[in-house]
This record gives sequence, C-alpha cells and structure tokens, in this order.
Amino acid sequence: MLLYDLIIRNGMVVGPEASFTGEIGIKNGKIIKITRDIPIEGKAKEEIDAIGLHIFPGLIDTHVHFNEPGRTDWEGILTGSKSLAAGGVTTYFDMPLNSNPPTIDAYGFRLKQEQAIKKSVTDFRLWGGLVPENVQLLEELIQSGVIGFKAFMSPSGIDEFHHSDDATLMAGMGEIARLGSILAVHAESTVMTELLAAGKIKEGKLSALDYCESRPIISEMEAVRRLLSYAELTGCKVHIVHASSSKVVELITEAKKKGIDVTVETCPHYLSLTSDDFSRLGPIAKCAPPLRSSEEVEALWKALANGEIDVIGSDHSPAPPEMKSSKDGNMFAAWGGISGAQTSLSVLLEEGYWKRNISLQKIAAAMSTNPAKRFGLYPQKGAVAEGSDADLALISLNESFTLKADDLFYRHAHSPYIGKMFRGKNRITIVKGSIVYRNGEILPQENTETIPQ
Ligand SMILES: NC(=O)NC(NC(N)=O)C(=O)[O-]
Ligand SMILES: [Zn+2]
Ligand SMILES: [Zn+2]
Repeated sequence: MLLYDLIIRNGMVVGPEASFTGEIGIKNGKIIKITRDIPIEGKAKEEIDAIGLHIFPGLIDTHVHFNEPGRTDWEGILTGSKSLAAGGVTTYFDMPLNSNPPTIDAYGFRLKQEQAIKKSVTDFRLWGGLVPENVQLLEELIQSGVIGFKAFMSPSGIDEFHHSDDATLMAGMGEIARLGSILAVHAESTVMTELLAAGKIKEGKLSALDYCESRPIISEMEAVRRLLSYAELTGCKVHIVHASSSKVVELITEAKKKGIDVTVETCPHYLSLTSDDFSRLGPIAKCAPPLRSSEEVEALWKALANGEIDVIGSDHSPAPPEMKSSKDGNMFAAWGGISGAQTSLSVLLEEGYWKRNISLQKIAAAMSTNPAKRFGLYPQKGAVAEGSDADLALISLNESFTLKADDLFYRHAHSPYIGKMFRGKNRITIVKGSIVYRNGEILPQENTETIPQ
C-alpha cells in the first residue's frame, strides 16, 4: 500500500515564522505529513521535486466578481478560476454581484453554487449580499452556506444590487451579529461621491483625474467612520474591502484598539498603480475607490509592513472591452473594476518582496492565513500543516517574466500590468491534493467540465 498520493520533495516551505526546507506527504486531499530538513519516508503515486521552489499555503482571494450566472460574457467561473489557479490561488470568495440573479436569497445562492461545483478548477466559497430588500432573508443565506455578507454604502453600478442606506445597514448588521456572521463593506459616501461627480459632469470635467477627485479619500473615511459606529452599536463583525489609503487603514487600527471587531483589505492595484497610471492607461485602470498618489501607495506598503492590513484581495471585476474603453475620454462612463485575479501574488512579490523588503511570511499571512482565520476556514486552509487541505502554490522566486495578454486566462485578456516585468513565478498550483496548474497550463480535472471558453 502506498502511504501517499503525492509527495513534494526538497521544497522551501513558507511557514508562519520562517521558511524551512521540508517535505510534504499528501493523501486524500490533505497534508498528512511534513518533515523538516529530512526526506519523507515512504512512497507515493506521484512525486514533485520542488528544489528551488518556495511552497506557499494556497492563496485565498476574498474578493472576486466572476459574474456567473447572468453576466458570464463579462467573466465566468471557469475562466476566472483558471486565472486564479495560474496565480497560485486555491480558494476564492465570489461576490454576490454582478451575477444575475445576485446572491441575495437561497435561490440565487443555489444557482451560482451549481455552476461553481461544475466549473470551478479551484475551491470556492460564496458571499451573500445585504441589500435593502433582503434583511429578512439573511438567515436562509446562512443556512445555504455563505462565507459572510457584502454590502455597498454607495451605488454598486448594478441595477439588481442596491446599496444599503443607513437603516438597512443598522438592521442588517443587527441580524448578521445575531447570526454570528460577518459583513464586508464597500465603504464610500453616496452623498459625497454623487454630488462631486454631478459637479464634474456639469462642468464637462470628465478626465481620469476628475473621476479620482470625485471619489476622494475623505469619502471613504466618512463611510468607514459611520460603519464603525454601527459595528460598535450592533456588535456586528465587519471587514472593510478595498481600502485605497493608509488613512482608511488608520481608522480601522484605532477601532481595533477600542475593541471593535473589524478587519481591512486592500488590493494589489492600490499597492502598485497611481492616478497618473490611470490617466496613462485609461479605463482598464478605473476602479472605485480610485487609484491614488504615489505617496499613498508608499503609505499603504508601510501599513502592510506594520501588520495593519489584514487581507489582500484582488477585487477582480472585469467587463467586456466595450465597457472598458472610452472613445470620448469620458472616464465617468466606463465600467469601474480592474482585472487582477491572476496577478495578485506577482504584484506582491515584485513590488513587495523584491522592491520593498516585505517578508514572504507577511505576504502569506495577508493572502492566505489571515483570510482563512477571519472567515472561519483556519486551519483547514491558510496553513501548510498536517491535517490541512493540500492547497499549495509552488513559486520560483528568482525567475522573472514579462506579462503578455496571451498569459491571461481571463475571458477578456485585460490587465493594467501587460508589459510589466515580475520577479517570482508560480510554477505549480495544487488544490486539495490535485495538481490543477503546472508551468503555464491548466490540467484537466475529473470533476470539472471542460467547457470551451
Ligand atoms: N460592481 C462591482 O463589481 N464593483 C466593483 N468595482 C470596483 N471596485 O471598481 C467593486 O468591488 O466595487
Ligand atoms: Zn467595491
Ligand atoms: Zn468588488
């Protein structure tokens, strides 16, 4: 009898304190043995020689919009999950919008879950939405198995997913606290962003910089402060998504000190791109909240280095090319959302590890361990440890590549990073013991349909 299905030999395991040379034995989708500095004893059906590779706990992307069912022409579970696997991500949390129907009741949940079980090449969880119409349906969403709830404090850009007014937030947060779940929030002020945008549009000021000015940092800060008050009042756990500035992070750090149960996420694009890049690249780099200055980028890195940023999520939110272009230079009209599912770790390694001395431990924490802990998946996920799911990314740190459109598995080969050089390449992605990605290719899996893209 073979002891293992798979043994990974000679790799450098990225542990929580330090990296160590170790070997990993996998059976039935789980890590059942790890040795330090000595070869694993026993045989396996398959072996991987990971000499020269760093073994990360499989990354968890807490924030993707795969838009299926309903807007599969924008992305899709198959294409989206392939792109994640290529980037070392083994589990994602899909947002309750822009799929149609949105995931705001058990029916919407079931429709999406059926598709994801058939098509996803990685593991996944689904967010439920909190909208003004469904406060009484949050419990059925919990029973369906949502990882948590997501609300917008300003319009989402999607007609079927309304943003939460203050009354909805307070009632919804009371209910979510009662259910013991967590609320993820897109925090921008509706009043500030709508009035500022209306002013710009009236004056015909429609450039990238005008768009950025219509969504200032203070509008995020105002929304976060208000939300934190509701969190304090209701006891609801909250997670602020896509913070664009260290000033937002500071508010959360202060709230943590006061005992509020809050965490914060930022995205690779806020750590690597500026509003000037948006002016240069056009709608491909449009997002909400918008890109900021290079000083803000550096301040966010500091916050990450200080351990003040809990989670990095991609906020992959693509749209068809027509919606990501602008013939007349009107940046207000283009779709807001950056395609980043495949490149998160690449950005963190090149811009963080190589350029700013951010340790691999910090990167693994923000991209795997912390999300697993925050959303109740640890230690099943988020750790290279005996008993954990065999979700792993094998990275060649020194190897560099220049990103080409051809490398992207997205439905639409869009990325603000095409032409950028990255040091650090994901070679192999393993999900629950199965090799799903190896050296540029997705490997066929028994449980996923091979559907043409
Ligand atoms: N409807 C969306 O997908 N919106 C997303 N768009 C961005 N971030 O520009 C988001 O997460 O807010
Ligand atoms: Zn958002
Ligand atoms: Zn989003």
